[in-house]
Amino acid sequence: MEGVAWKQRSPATCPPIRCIVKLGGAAITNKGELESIDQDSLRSTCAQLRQAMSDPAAKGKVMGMDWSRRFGDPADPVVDAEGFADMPGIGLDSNFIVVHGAGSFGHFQASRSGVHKGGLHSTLVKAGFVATRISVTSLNQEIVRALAREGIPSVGMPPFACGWSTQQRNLASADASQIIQSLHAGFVPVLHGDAVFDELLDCTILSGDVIIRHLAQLLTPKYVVFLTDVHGVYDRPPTDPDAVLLREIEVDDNGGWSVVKPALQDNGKGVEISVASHDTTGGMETKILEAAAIARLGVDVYITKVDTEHSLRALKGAVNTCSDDWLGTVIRSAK
Ligand SMILES: Nc1ncnc2c1ncn2[C@@H]1O[C@H](COP(=O)(O)OP(=O)(O)OP(=O)(O)O)[C@@H](O)[C@H]1O
Ligand SMILES: C=C(C)CCOP(=O)(O)O
Repeated sequence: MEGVAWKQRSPATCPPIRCIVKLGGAAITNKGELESIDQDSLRSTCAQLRQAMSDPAAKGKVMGMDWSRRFGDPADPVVDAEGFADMPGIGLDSNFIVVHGAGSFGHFQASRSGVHKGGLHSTLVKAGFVATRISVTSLNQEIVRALAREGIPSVGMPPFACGWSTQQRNLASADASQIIQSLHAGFVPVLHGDAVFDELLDCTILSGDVIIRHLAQLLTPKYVVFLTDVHGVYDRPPTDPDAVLLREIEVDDNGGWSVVKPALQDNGKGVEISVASHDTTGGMETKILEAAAIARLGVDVYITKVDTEHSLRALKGAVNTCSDDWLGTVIRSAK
């Protein structure tokens, strides 16, 4: 039986990963409104992901995989079991991993209680740890459901529940065997920024950007995509009308990076980044550092705006740095 054959596969060897994509919290939630999902943006992103994962020649109707009732549903959802027989599979070389941020979930609870600074002896921090995890896992459930409704076989994998932990905010234990087994079984793992134990601080907040860097180092995807609410990295906060989009950033062997397009006077050394006051994981600054660490591996990183033609091209890995018709930031190795 096919199932037996699958179970005999060694989970230690990971199938080739095409893409690891970060659904930024700023992309899929309304960051200015507590625990508010941007449903249109999330729905569009799930549809683009399905498009990027599917074999263009595949025919047949995409069948939803969320059979739970949704608020206000009049009756139990109808499951057309026979419809799955003709459903087009996801492309064989389309092993994707999804990681999402917290956006307007989690950050408020974490910053209000200081979870990112640790100290579980404090009842406030312990309460904040609980509240933060309730918030980010509820967001994870909604994202898994939205992906499943697009026919993407997604499984939520909260880092805390998978036993991941940090030491002084750096990943210390991050076993990926469950992720690898899920990929072998044809699922799409969906991880997220989470509250985790820390060997020195007791607890802290683990950013989705750090998770992506770790998974890229471990599994070497063909490319990595960060989807957010702006077209990429600018030379200053994009709220400034004079902000210039940095289209191409090169990373050297030492992890130093410089802007190659457009040519800037100081090579972009003076890139100015602002971080929202409640953001407990460093915002765009963390993203650039993690993206540079990924590019050092020889993995191209695309940072672009969600729900655009540019995000679809990035998810398909169809970005050509020689042309200027793609709006976003490419971060790649200088080699
Ligand atoms: N120099 C800059 N270039 C680009 N964006 C910047 C810059 N400085 C500040 N920003 C802000 O950074 C934000 C994106 O960073 P943020 O970490 O919020 O993204 P995210 O990954 O979508 O969110 P989360 O970290 O919650 O997952 C943008 O909304 C933008 O306004
Ligand atoms: C619990 C939280 C706040 C997770 C933060 O993850 P990020 O939004 O990817 O930085």
